[in-house]
Amino acid sequence: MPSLVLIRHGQSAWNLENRFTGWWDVDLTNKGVEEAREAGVLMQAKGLDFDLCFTSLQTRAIRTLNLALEEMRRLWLPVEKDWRLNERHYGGLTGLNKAETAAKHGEEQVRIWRRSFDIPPPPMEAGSPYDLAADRRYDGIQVPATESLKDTIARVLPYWEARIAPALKAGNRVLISAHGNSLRALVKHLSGISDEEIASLEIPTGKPIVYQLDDDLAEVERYYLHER
Ligand SMILES: O=C(O)[C@H](O)COP(=O)(O)O
Repeated sequence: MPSLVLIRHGQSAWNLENRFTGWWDVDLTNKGVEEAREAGVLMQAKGLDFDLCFTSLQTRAIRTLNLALEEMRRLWLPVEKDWRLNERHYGGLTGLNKAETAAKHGEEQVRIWRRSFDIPPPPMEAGSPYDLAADRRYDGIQVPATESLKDTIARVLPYWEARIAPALKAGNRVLISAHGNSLRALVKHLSGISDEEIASLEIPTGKPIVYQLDDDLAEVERYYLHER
């Protein structure tokens, strides 16, 4: 039975400062480093092992993966990094404080921007200090101006179908270290969550989510490893 583990990166500097992050490349806080290490210790203690790992092009997810694998003595595992696992792009909200944004635009509007299925945040303006179009890791890629969850799903799922699903079907045990919304996109697909229900799904930092999948990669069971 294919086994898959998802983990959202540990606490980041902008999680701590309550700022919209998206594609901006912030690092982990000391707490985030500890969360990542504790996740590795827990996965090893529970007897989990992996054959192949996937992550985004963003430091917070990459370091979370590396720190967890270090604790598991598995830094030698193959890792594939791809922009399609990046966090949802928060557009013009990038860098703004979430509470200040709610005070300015209203709690409901921020909730819609953060958790609705197909309503994106306002687009990033030309000349923004958070514009990543010139970042060489995105050479040849159209960096989005903003993304709804639907937009995020539209890039995550093709990657899942092209790279991750075949690895699982070939019998590999897979670990994915990614982000709150790129993982919400995956969980929505794997667990058949509706466009309405997905608005209430939150994924905490640094807590491994275990999926047992059938041979068609349909969910048999999904649970947080720390709850078992
Ligand atoms: O990009 C961010 O700001 C966070 O990683 C996710 O933010 P959210 O939980 O507000 O979507």
